[in-house]
Amino acid sequence: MGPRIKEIHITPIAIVDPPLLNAAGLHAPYALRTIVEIVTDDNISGISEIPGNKDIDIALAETLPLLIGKDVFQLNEIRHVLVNYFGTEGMVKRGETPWDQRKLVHVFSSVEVACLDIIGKVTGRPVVDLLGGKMRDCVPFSAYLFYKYEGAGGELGFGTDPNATDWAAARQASGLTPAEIVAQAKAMCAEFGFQSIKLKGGVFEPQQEVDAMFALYEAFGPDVPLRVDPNAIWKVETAIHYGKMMEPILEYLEDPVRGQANMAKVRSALKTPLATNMCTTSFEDIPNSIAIGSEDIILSDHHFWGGLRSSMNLSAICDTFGRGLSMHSNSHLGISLAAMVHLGAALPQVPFALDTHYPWQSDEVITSGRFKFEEGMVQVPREPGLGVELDREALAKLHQTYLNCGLTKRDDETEMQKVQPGWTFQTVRW
Ligand SMILES: O=C([O-])C(=O)C[C@H](O)[C@@H](O)C(=O)[O-]
Ligand SMILES: [Mg+2]
Repeated sequence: MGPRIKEIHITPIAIVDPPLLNAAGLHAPYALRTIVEIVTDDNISGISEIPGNKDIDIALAETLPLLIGKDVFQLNEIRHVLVNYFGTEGMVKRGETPWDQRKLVHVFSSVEVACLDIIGKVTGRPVVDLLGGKMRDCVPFSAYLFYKYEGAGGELGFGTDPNATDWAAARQASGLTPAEIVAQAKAMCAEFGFQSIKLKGGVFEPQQEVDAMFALYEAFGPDVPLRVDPNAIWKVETAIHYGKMMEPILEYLEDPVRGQANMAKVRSALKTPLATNMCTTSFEDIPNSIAIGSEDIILSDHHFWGGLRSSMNLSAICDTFGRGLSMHSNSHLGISLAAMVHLGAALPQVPFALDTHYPWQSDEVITSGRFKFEEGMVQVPREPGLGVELDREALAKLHQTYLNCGLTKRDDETEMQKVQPGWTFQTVRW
């Protein structure tokens, strides 16, 4: 009999996030995350991190009575219990924003990762070994550029810290023009060594964003793969027009348009591969994706696909149907990064550097401090489990920040309206 779940602690936290722009609006001065800790009857603790959202925290708390007493090794049974509780959650429940509102996938992901952390500690193996073993020692990530207002987020809001040095200062700078985007890319790549670059688009009219992509191409040359992600806010004609313009310089074009049918239309008109974290976002979406050919690359995210083992299943499906697989991210800390790195190390191939928002964050909730990147890569932790431990003092402080900041869910539209009154989120803008 394996260790049994005795307690589950759910701690919402708020972490400093700069004023980053995207198709849905503006990041608030704090991004929300929820830290989950599972403690077994023999007092082994496992941890996980998911995007913060009060409704999902409530859903997680509601399922606690169903999970107490379960053997942490019985993940199939635990999932079955949660599937019965939540029922199916199709595309509609996911919502229209770049982030995902579904409960089952988040709740199961948080429980699964924490249980894998425990199983790793019990067996003395890192999580990557529980996913079938390590295919690489280091996992490559991409620079993730954002249009942004000047400012640092957190208490400073739109202000900047005069004592910040190097990347910390560059992170606070304005990033609105092509020249500022190039400066942001140079600072980020110098600090983290990234070898691929993604720009979050969908903020300005397309020509301005295409100009930024050409400026990046000029600054970094043909050996640095480039991607742009307008988060599905372009019309099909717009995507084909600007997509053709960027054909010579893009590694892939991410979610230019909304929905699988529109993605398939754009895909058949362009030579550039299309990637998505918006139109094929669950196993239920895959049959139609394959039938109509909506994308070339699926950007998985273990928080949205129901955990690490599901993400390995997704990888097998992608292999079978000739799809590429890479990884999507959101503002996050080191527990999520650790899980992403274990998964990235276990995947059969990593043909594209993975996304991470990590450079934009400055807080941390693990005792080892912030993860280091070398040449854009993160080394896979070798310790049992996830290889990271909860910093309880930091957790308490970030929880207090959560209580003080008053945010309960991500709402980029409301944040944007504080800067541009009357601004509304449109699902298709250009
Ligand atoms: O690739 C994506 O769609 C994302 O990274 C979604 C995120 O929510 C991004 O838009 C953000 O952080 O504003
Ligand atoms: Mg995307």
